[in-house]
Amino acid sequence: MKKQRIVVKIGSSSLTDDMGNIVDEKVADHTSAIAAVKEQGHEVIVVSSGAVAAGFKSLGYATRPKLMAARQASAAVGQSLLIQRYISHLSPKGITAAQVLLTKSDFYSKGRFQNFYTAMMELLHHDAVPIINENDLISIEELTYGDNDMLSALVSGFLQADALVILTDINGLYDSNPKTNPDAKRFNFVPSITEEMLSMAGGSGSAVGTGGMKSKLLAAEKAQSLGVSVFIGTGKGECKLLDILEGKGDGTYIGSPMQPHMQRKKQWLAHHAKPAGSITVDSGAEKAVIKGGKSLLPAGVKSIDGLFDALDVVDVVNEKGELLGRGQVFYSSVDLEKIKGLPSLETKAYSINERAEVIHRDNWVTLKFDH
Ligand SMILES: Nc1ncnc2c1ncn2[C@@H]1O[C@H](COP(=O)(O)OP(=O)(O)O)[C@@H](O)[C@H]1O
Ligand SMILES: N[C@@H](CCC(=O)OP(=O)(O)O)C(=O)O
Repeated sequence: MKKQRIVVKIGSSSLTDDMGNIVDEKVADHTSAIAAVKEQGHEVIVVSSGAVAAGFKSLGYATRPKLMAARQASAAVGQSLLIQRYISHLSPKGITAAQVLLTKSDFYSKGRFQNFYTAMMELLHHDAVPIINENDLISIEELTYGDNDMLSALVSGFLQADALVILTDINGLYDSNPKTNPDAKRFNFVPSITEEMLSMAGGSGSAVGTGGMKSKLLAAEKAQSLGVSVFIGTGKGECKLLDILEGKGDGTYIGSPMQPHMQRKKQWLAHHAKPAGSITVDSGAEKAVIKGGKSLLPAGVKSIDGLFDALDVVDVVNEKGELLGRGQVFYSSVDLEKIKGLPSLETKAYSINERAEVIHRDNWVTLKFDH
């Protein structure tokens, strides 16, 4: 098998018990499987939950706290306990672990997004295992990725991984929650996530997990849209990850491993950049950009919302207000106001690089697909 890059997401319930203790046998099982995969020359990036679950007890909370401040404080305690435990299992196997804590806003800037990539490549080059978690101490409300399932999907796309493996306490997706319905049937392979599957997926089955199967399916859908195939399931023993890579895993496989990855620049535009404003375009421009694969020209611009500079990211909407996509503009909002609706020959002088396009094709990502 060719060298694979895999992102392994490990849920809270696969690391801790309901009382907030890290279960050493669980960590030992995961780390021995990681070591076996690395032994075969593959790269492993871990996205690990469990900080809140591993920390609440030390602060005197009886169960996983729901209150934001209590969750933040628990994560600060639990994250160090968790990393300590990963290190104590990986280091005797000659594997260096690297703690990586991320906040959504870290990726708003293209520079930081790029810095993350550079650092990750350096860690992988040195054969280290990055262990990523959301920086829960400061990631609150709208600054969060939602949950680590979604974070792992974004990381797997960003690193153009060969597979995203979501390890949890259930062996795959069932047609209803098997913890409440003993007759539930498992899917071994699904080509893509459908609305029907999302409706079959319920919440968490443990006192420490958060998103349940639904958040895993949403993450799988996201990973697939970025070109990464997904496995959701469980396993035991040092061969579990190798078995999963060989198609023998105990769980559900989602999507084909042959899909092309989305370019990183387009991932940044689609999922991380914060739009500074929006541009409304007419139906001709909508057709040219979405169906024709063309750049957006000033002639199709109807109106501009917000104050932005050239090279900022903006949303592009049609006259019904539907989001069409997102891109980096070559004009400031002030200049665009002057040239909207004009033919390209008259507008170049206002552009940052004397080009006619408002948004060049290479700096554009489509977000509306039902045309
Ligand atoms: N249709 C379904 N198929 C499988 N599991 C489901 C389904 N609906 C809900 N679940 C629940 O999802 C849980 C896994 O999610 P979660 O508790 O958030 O795990 P983790 O801590 O690994 O992120 C399972 O324990 C199961 O009870
Ligand atoms: N960052 C949080 C992760 C919360 C979360 O998504 O948990 P889970 O549903 O177990 O993957 C923590 O470490 O506790």
